[in-house]
Amino acid sequence: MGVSILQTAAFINGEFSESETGASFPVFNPANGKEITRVADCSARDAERAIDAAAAAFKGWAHETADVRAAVLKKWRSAILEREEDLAALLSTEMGKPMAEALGEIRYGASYVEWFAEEARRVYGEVIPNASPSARTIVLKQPVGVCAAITPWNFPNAMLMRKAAAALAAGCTMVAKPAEDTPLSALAVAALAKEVGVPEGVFNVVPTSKPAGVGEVLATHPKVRKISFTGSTGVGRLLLKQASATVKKASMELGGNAPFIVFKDADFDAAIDGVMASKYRNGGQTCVCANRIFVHDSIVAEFSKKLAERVKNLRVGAGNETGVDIGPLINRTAIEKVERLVDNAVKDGAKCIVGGSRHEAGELFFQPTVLTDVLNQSEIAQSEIFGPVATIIPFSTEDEAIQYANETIYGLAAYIYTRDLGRAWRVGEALEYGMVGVNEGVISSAAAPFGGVKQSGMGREGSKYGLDDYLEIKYLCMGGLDR
Ligand SMILES: NC(=O)c1ccc[n+]([C@@H]2O[C@H](COP(=O)([O-])OP(=O)(O)OC[C@H]3O[C@@H](n4cnc5c(N)ncnc54)[C@H](O)[C@@H]3O)[C@@H](O)[C@H]2O)c1
Ligand SMILES: O=C[C@H](O)CS(=O)(=O)O
Repeated sequence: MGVSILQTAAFINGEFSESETGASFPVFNPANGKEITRVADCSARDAERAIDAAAAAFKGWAHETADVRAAVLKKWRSAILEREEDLAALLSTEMGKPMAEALGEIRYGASYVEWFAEEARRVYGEVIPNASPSARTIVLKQPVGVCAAITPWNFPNAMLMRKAAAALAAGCTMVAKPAEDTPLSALAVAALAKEVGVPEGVFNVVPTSKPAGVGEVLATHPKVRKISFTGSTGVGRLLLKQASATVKKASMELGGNAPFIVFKDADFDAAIDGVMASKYRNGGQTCVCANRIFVHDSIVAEFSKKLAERVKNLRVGAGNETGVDIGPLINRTAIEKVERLVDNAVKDGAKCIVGGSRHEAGELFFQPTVLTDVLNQSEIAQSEIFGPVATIIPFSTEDEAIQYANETIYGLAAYIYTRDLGRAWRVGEALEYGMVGVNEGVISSAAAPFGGVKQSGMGREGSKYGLDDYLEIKYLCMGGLDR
């Protein structure tokens, strides 16, 4: 059976403990509004306690061999996969996503632990020939130190695991603050970390209903050498400002506004499949969702009709119901934003050909929606919708599509559907984004350097580059070799 994955206390220095104030906050099931449980409401002092624990554990963890760190990570991954069904059920309950997607997320998060367990043993340095015959320059890589992680509610397991796995693989220690809507998934993997022997203080979790206060401690504390944030661009800007006072390293995985460009030579059915996968995954609540769908004007009418036929068959309901495709939005603020964007778009002349309003399944459910005749400079096209709403924008030329696609402050993911190799290269290179899917709507994996440009952030997660973000480069100049 193993340890219970339903934990409600803070995880600091290897132990679950209440907040120093004794306060707690409720966690709700977005599908029915019912309180799941209450969780320790950590204060700034609790965050300082966790940072002290991570600092005390750092030297020992950094001096472990890479093999030891890799072995601990592999045990953690095995424990996560052994409990994948329980973890997925917990995630679906607190976040709302359908069970099938929740299970996919647990496996996706575990793939980052597997990836970085392997990368842990490949932190190579190099010897550089020195201008002096009696000296050698030796480059080595060392762990950054105590790292803070602040993670979002939309992937409460995977977004944490892709930070924690890289940090621990590099020899860093971590204090993580999960989103207040979804703290249970983070506390669950903390319980499994304890079970498999992650040393005390190496991994800590401080849930709180007051992210600004705890976040400020994490972003300003002198013992914290790096902050890794996944969330909105607005909060990312604030954290960068706060972290600048102590010149922390920063990884920022921020908001997106993905263009999905369908050229007239595209494989039509593949493009439709791509939109369904990219737009409606996680109910449209992913940072890499197709946010604006650009379709060549010669095929836009047929494309819109075909997409509408697929979208109207999407099944809406609670994540634990069999066969559900679209769960609830995370909270009232989220659904009010989606509703306002759709209503204003229609007022501005967009046509709603499917959905367009709240769904009868419950207070936080929104109908899968398709809007056509959307303007690229409209509020909905310039906003991160974060809901099951597709906006279709016609274009005429390749240059116009590139111009439209780049007309945003964001630069995370983009998608192109064409069977013209030259066009794929020209447009792929011209798009101002960190990641481009070509004839593919789901492009994330642990092996790929996930991240954005412009105001979608900095740094990369996954791949060998993701480990570099938790390492400092140092060189030794070894002189006197001729004495
Ligand atoms: N680029 C990526 O990889 C990626 C992945 C997932 C989500 N996101 C982005 O996250 C956003 C949606 O997630 P969200 O609503 O949880 O974002 P959010 O920015 O509101 O919250 C993210 C995290 O920041 C915390 N936070 C909020 N205010 C804070 C403050 N003042 N100081 C410190 N921490 C604070 C929250 O508690 C949460 O843990 C979208 O913009 C989405 O694009 C990006
Ligand atoms: O929402 C953000 C996630 O990073 C999306 S993905 O599952 O990594 O593609």
